[in-house]
This record gives sequence, structure tokens and C-alpha cells, in this order.
Amino acid sequence: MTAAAHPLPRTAGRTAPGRPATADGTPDFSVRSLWKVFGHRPDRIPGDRSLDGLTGPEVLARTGCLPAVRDMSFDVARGEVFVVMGLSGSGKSTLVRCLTRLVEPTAGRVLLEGQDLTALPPARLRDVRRNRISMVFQHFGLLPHRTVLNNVGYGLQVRGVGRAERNRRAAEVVDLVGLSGYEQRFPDQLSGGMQQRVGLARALAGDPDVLVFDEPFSALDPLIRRDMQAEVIRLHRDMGKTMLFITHDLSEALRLGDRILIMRHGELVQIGTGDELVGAPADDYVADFVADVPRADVLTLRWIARPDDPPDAAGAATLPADTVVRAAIPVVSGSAGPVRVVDGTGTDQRTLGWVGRDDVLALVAGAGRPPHRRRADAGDAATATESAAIEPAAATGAPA
Ligand SMILES: Nc1ncnc2c1ncn2[C@@H]1O[C@H](COP(=O)(O)OP(=O)(O)OP(=O)(O)O)[C@@H](O)[C@H]1O
Repeated sequence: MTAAAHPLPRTAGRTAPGRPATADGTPDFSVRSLWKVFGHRPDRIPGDRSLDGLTGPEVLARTGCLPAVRDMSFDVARGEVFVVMGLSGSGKSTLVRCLTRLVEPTAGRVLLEGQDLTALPPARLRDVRRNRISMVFQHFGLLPHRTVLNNVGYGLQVRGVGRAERNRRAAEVVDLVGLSGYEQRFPDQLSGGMQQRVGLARALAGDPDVLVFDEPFSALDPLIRRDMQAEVIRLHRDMGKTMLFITHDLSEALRLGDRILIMRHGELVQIGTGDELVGAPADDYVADFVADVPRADVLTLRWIARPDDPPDAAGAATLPADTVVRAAIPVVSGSAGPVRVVDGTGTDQRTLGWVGRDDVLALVAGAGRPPHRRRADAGDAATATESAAIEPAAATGAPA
């Protein structure tokens, strides 16, 4: 992957690392000990402690059952863009389908604003799917004999909304996704990107609380894909809806996600902001995912600030800890001495550490993290202090 392929992550300077995006952190979705096991008598797998430590494929070999989602717990905050990433077959689609019980979980709970969806009777679950959670898939699933306007209004029609009101609402969201003037066209008269915009408009028409995207743009060519990503960012900025987004494309995840969940063999490997995944990958699997990301475009000064006092700090320039390293280059390179890196504002402001030209150059030159921040290898006799030093001051970065 080339450097140019990676945009700046949305996370940098926007949210506290590792924390949901909303100020109060109210969870929209809470997933608790969720399992989906495929195979004969799947119920026996979640409680079987003898399988602990085996990988998904090993469980399959031993039991004939595949844990596609395995004991996962995490929260998605209201208004957050939460991305689920993993290689093909890691369980992303199964996980996301379990959230609305399009796939019935084997064990565990899914709470939407505190309401346990796994306990809902079918009629109430249908209500939730119709009114509160909309899905956008790779295959647009548009009805070929209906116009754009009627495709977008279809969900409202199913809900019993009258023609005048649903046309008004449909026209509004058609405009929102940039398709004004195409209301009377049929799907086969539109390009792939435009069809996906119709899919997006259809999902928005019912004004859901949560939008779920399952690899929606993977069939689109790269330029249209970027357009659609920008569209999602714009819609999120304007509407602030909670979004769950599945992708196997890291640049898409970094571009869209407030936080990213990495899955492997049905298990949660790490949850974090883009800079947390790049700065402190939980294991080699995550490290491989992020290996080609230009670190200076993703990491913030928080990650490279040295805690020790510089010999001469008088008159030093100051930069916020959430400044992306590349954006800090003009100030750092124009300063005679190290730059002070601060966290917080006003009276809460405190010095986190110092960054000099060499620190920035090392990162831009691709030398990786400076030695004082390098992650201890497994089995390394790192002291507690060394281990603590790899975490940025305010990051949690750990799997939930
Ligand atoms: N209905 C099913 N019956 C049996 N196994 C299934 C079923 N659905 C999915 N699986 C298996 O569960 C695992 C996870 O599949 P899933 O489609 O969730 O992965 P994914 O990460 O979304 O993959 P992709 O990126 O290729 O879509 C895979 O090994 C898949 O073969």
C-alpha cells in the first residue's frame, strides 16, 4: 500500500484515544459475551472451558463446530463511527448480523440503549429493525421496477406512512445524498456509485438511530469509493448518527472510524483509535495490518513526546498532544529547541513531554517509534516502568 493511499485518520485530534466519540460516552450498542457458533449442537461450545486457548479452526477440527463470533464484548457510543475490520472469514459479517439477530446468536447479549435485543419477541424485534437500525449492504438490493424516489420511500411505505409524507421525506434524503434530479430514474439507469447513494438514502429515510454498513463500497471503483467515504463522513458530521461500518480495507477504516475493532478467527484482538492501533498494536496480526501506514500521518505528538525535561526549555513553542506528527513538522523544525507537548486546556493544561527535530525526523524517515517508546517484545524482561512508557498518557488502547 502506498503512502498516498492512507488519508489522515478522523480520530486524530478529535476524540480522546480509546474512548467513544460522544462526550458522555453513552453506549448505543453494548455487546456482552456474544457467541455465534455454526455446526451441530452449537450450545455446547460457549461453556466448554477445555476449548480455551484453541483457535477457531482448532475448535472446528476438534468439535466440528465453528465459533464465527467468540465471546466478544464491547460498547459502541452514541454518535460514534465504529469500524469492524478483519481478514476474510474472521467473522465481521456474522458479528454485525448478530447485533440485529439477522443471525441468531448462540449465547450472549446485545443491548440497544439498554434494551436487550436478544430477549425481544419477533414482532418487537421487527420494529427495531424497521425503525431504529438500518443496514446498507454491498449489493444495493434496489427494486428494479421502482423509481429512485419509490425505492427510497419503500421502507416508509412498509411502515404505513402515507404517499405524500413518504414522497416528501424521500425527496429530502435523495437531496441529502446528492441525487436531486434523479428521483424518477430507475436503478438500471444509474451508475454503481449512484445506486449505492440510493441505498444510503433508503437507509436514512426512516431516520434510524443506528446505520450499519456491511462492506458497502467494496464493489465500487476506487475514485467512487472515496467519494462515498467522503459522503459518509459528511452525513455523519451533519446528522451525528451512530454508525457501524464493516470493511477489510485499512485506509477506509482509518478514514471513517472513530475507533476500529480488529477481529481474527471470531475473536476480538484489539479496539482502538487509528493511532492506538498503529502506535501500540496488540500483537503481530494487528502489527501486520498497520505495517504500511505512514506513521507520521497517523500518530500524534502524544506518542512520541519524551517525558524527561530538556536541558533548555526556556521560550519553547507549545503544541497540543493531539497534533498529528506530520502537521507538527513546520513548528518543530522551525524551533531552536524541543517543543513542549501539552494536554488539556486552560488551568487544566499540563506538560506531557517534549518533542525535538530528531524525534520527528526518525518517524518521518520510517525508523519506527523512537527507542524510548518502542513496544517491549513478548518475553522481554521489560520493567513495569518501560511497559507503562509505551502507552500514551491518556490512552487505554486495550481490548475492551
Ligand atoms: N451460515 C453459515 N454456516 C456455516 N458457517 C458459516 C456460515 N456463515 C458464515 N460461516 C463461517 O463463519 C466464518 C465467518 O464468516 P463471515 O462471513 O462472518 O466472515 P467475514 O469476516 O465477514 O468474511 P468476508 O470478509 O469474506 O465477508 C467463516 O469461516 C464462514 O465460512
